[in-house]
Amino acid sequence: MRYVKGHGTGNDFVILPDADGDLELPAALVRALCHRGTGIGADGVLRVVLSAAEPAAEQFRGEARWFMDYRNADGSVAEMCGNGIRVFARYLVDAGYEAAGTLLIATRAGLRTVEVPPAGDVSVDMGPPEFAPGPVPVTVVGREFAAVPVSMGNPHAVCFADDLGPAQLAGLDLRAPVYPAEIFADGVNVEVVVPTPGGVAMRVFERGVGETASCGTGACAVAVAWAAREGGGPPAEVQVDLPGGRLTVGWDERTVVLRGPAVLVSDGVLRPEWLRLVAGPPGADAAATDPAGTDAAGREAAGTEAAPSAAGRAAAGV
Ligand SMILES: N[C@H](CCC[C@H](N)C(=O)O)C(=O)O
Repeated sequence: MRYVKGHGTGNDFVILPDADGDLELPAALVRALCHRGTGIGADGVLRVVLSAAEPAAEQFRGEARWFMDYRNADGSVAEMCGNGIRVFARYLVDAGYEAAGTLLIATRAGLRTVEVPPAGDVSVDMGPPEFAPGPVPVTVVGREFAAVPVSMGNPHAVCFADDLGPAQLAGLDLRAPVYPAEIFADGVNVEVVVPTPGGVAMRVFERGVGETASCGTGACAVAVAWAAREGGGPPAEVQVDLPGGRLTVGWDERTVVLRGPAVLVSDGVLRPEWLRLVAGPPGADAAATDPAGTDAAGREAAGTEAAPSAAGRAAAGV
């Protein structure tokens, strides 16, 4: 089974080319691929599949050739990934599946328009933010925040720490946040934000992953929450500094545009004996865990089986 490794500002992914939708991707295999000690190591998996071959993309078949099947490192399914879709689009062009330019890509959060130049930063129309009723009490880094709930197709809780600067933010212990499960029944991505001279700096504890170096949907959620608080709303362009680099977020009356790098690092082949090893015994997929081994925000990874089926193994050549 071939893969490509890529990242956007240090948020890294295993890309699995699967144009014809032959590959089964159970949560156990996603966790094994993302594990940084015994697998390839990544924050998530991007399966690249033609919309015509993917039941989840049925409604988009007349509009978007490709579907981005994003999975978190714990094996759970998430609606959208802002860094991931830039890397996904860069892969489509690099692999010769699409020409550089404007690509329409289907995701579980809907259609996204991506501008892919021959080289350099990639821009994504992320759609409009949705502000949910708030604030919501979230405890993280040993403090309770009145977090701002924002959806970018996936849920975010933005925590402003205005009394801190980037140096203090870097020194915080960002472990699993505590939030009201009745409000975020499917878990939530939690961002801690401080002001900077040119915009904001943030760190993020991602649902289904843990702390990552960057989060594109999180940067969008932070930028619109900050702009709404500081200036009342669009138009705004916000520089968002993350441990993995800088993202630029533009917010106008219609939508939010995320711009940043998309880097393809390496190509590889998964060895059949490794795939057999990680397939494990039936039912091995009992609980989703994150790479750190602690239980993730327990969400059932939808649409996956305990282990690759015989067809899945055949597709993987094992
Ligand atoms: N890193 C991704 C976000 C993944 C979100 C995922 N952790 C979720 O469960 O929503 C990004 O660049 O937007």
